[in-house]
Amino acid sequence: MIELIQVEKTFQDVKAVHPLSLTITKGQIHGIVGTSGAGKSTLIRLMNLLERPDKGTVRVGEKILTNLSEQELRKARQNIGMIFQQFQLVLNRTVAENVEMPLEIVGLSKKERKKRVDVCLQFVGLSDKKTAYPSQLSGGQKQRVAIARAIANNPSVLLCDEPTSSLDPKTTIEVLQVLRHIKETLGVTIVIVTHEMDVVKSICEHVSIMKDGKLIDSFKIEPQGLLVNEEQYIEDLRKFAVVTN
Ligand SMILES: Nc1ncnc2c1ncn2[C@@H]1O[C@H](COP(=O)(O)OP(=O)(O)OP(=O)(O)O)[C@@H](O)[C@H]1O
Repeated sequence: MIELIQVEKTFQDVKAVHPLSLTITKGQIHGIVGTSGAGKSTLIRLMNLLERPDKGTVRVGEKILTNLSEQELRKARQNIGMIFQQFQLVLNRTVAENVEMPLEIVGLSKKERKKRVDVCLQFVGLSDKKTAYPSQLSGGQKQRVAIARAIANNPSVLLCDEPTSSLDPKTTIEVLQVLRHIKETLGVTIVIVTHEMDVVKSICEHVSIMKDGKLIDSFKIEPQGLLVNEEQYIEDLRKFAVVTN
């Protein structure tokens, strides 16, 4: 589904990504982990050419992105949703208007846009927040709006750059549940950059590890499932309690 072949990226004198190859299977939730500065964000941004590789090939589905013109690339990107740590919502637009934005770009009629916005907001459980502004939402709700916007055009790939790093454990679970639901019901391939091992353990089926701009390992894992509520989370933490007396 996503294939990187010998891609590399240097910023001035920093080699952010050394030549590496990686294949991500269709319908998989793939985690990319590593310490700060390891090159994770650069790697995920190479997957939709937000960063253009200095060398190498990027293929998503049937399209070789690195061979496309800017115009062709804009069209190909409609098939690749992306969400970010800081949500990147437009603050003076309502929730519904934020989700509508990518649909305006592809030129859907007003009626079709409204229908699609309703479906996406229902999907992320925010139908009751249509007319709210981002400032009126919690972090978890903001990220769910960003997810609704990212899936508005029915992409087959969703790229997530530290999607839960600004969230508390409870809202992290909310967002991960939505991501898993997207994979299970829509068959979307999901790539998650994260430094949170709990995120990887709960929903990822494959993990790639980066260090100093290099891919040092990549292997399948068995997702452990989500801790569904705060009580369960605290109960789980208690298992690691240190007995002091
Ligand atoms: N636009 C840029 N210009 C210059 N250097 C950059 C740029 N983007 C990233 N870098 C450098 O490339 C290296 C990798 O950065 P990157 O953001 O990909 O790492 P990361 O693993 O995502 O880190 P973090 O977890 O802290 O976000 C770092 O040394 C960073 O300073």
